[in-house]
Amino acid sequence: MVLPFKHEPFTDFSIKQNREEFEAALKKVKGQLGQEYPLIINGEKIYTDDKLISYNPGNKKEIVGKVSKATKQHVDQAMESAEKAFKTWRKWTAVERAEILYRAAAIVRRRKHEFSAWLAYDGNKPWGQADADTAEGIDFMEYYARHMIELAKGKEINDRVGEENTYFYQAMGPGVTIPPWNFAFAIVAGTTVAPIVAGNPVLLKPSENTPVIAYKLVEVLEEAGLPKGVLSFLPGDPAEIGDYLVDHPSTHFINFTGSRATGTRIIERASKVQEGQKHLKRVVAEMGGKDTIIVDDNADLDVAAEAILYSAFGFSGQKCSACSRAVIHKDVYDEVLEKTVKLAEDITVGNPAEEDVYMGAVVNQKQFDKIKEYIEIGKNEGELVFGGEADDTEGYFVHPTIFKDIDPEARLMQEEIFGPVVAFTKANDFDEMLDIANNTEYGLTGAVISNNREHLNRARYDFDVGNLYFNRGCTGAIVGYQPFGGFKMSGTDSKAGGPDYLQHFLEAKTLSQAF
Ligand SMILES: NC(=O)c1ccc[n+]([C@@H]2O[C@H](COP(=O)([O-])OP(=O)(O)OC[C@H]3O[C@@H](n4cnc5c(N)ncnc54)[C@H](O)[C@@H]3O)[C@@H](O)[C@H]2O)c1
Ligand SMILES: N[C@@H](CCC=O)C(=O)O
Repeated sequence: MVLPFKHEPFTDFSIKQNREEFEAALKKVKGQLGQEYPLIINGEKIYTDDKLISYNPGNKKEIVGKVSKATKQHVDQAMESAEKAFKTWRKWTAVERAEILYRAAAIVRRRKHEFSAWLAYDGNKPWGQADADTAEGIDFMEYYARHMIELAKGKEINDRVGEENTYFYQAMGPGVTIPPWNFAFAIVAGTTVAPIVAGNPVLLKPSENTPVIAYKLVEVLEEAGLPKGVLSFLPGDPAEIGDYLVDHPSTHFINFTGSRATGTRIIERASKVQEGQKHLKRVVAEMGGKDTIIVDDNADLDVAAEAILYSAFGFSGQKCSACSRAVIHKDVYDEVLEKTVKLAEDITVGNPAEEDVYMGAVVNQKQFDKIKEYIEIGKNEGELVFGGEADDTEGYFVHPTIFKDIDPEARLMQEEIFGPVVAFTKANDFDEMLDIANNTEYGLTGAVISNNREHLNRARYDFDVGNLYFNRGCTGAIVGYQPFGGFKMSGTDSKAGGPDYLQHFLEAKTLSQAF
């Protein structure tokens, strides 16, 4: 019997046994570093000479894995096998497809720390964050499986005398999943299994930064019984195969999560009908954020400082949901800043593959350089009050950094940095705070810390973000609790982990029978 969906609990690392088990998983994974990984097409493992080399960002000398790179010819082969697999996969019942996801979730749950340990190497994710990433991947599988079974019943519509009308959903055809590196298990799993459980074969092109943990997911889905051709694993250079996957005339949907630049490029290219293409492509594009926490004059200031701290510096601010703007009422500005700085003093920075730290390294040299550049920009745009140090001798380490008195129109307040940098700005009243919060092109997450119900009610409608939080931070959406997706240039508001998500990968069909 299938129990109702329940969110996978997080591991409590204050318990000694849990810490020891995690250390054992890190040790086990360390023993497997540096291996070679193939592409997977039609169930066949293909090793190529040209490899993506994945390094541990916290220890640049450590190779996590060497992953075969797909070419355009491999994309063609994978698409051919996906089209063949579609003929049968679409006819599996929703329950049969869901059972594969239940089994995959069970396999990951049994090896949970091992998956999180891979995240500690492949993306340098701290233990708690890695554990939450793995838990979210399990949640996506469990949630979408149950939800597909519900959707397979179709929806009620009206009959008339002598006429029976039925409204139901069917799969669309093969499509492409293109995830980012920052939730290297959860987002890869969610964006891959959703179209699959809906009956569509998927060509998965993982991020070049974190291909090994993506391979581990594909292995699990195969072990769980996914038929050949339903999932192809195509790591590669996005400059070589990215456009090709999107443009392919047989691609029915592109399930993308990543930056605004790549997302808008994909939306534009997917809108062009290619020779031989017989359908319109659907694009789900979940993109960047420039997320704000507002602190009202009557707020609980400890709650405010804690919310800013963990939303800005959790996983080194490398979340689309990260708080990079703190907009504070003038009467409490100094106090909130002081409390946040005080909390930031306790943040530990190090290599999570070796120890339990608050922040690991940022993902690569490019990101490290970009964040350092924004720190320099911030010094000209306002006052550096905490942090600012960065060291890439061993890994790409950037310390938590806080700026104050930044103009709402300044670059630090407008551009996505994707690192541990938060800018404070002062406002005179709630109107001004809301105006500042809405003055970016993004609209992903936001939070209001306030005890004024009238202000909270206004924010409910006027704070223009897809995920709004009251009296807590703006990161950490949980499948089934906080369906996730942004407004404006943050994306297509697909609401991952929510009741509308699977419909992006389904066609609704109306059948009307006259008797
Ligand atoms: N809104 C969300 O739910 C969400 C979640 C996580 C991350 N993000 C965003 O993702 C970004 C960070 O991730 P990233 O650095 O991996 O983003 P990115 O746009 O650089 O890459 C995302 C994916 O797109 C691929 N890609 C790059 N060029 C491509 C092309 N021309 N055609 C097809 N695919 C191509 C990459 O290989 C990768 O797999 C941030 O902007 C962050 O805010 C958004
Ligand atoms: N869903 C995650 C963010 C994903 C983007 O990086 C959160 O809610 O913090």
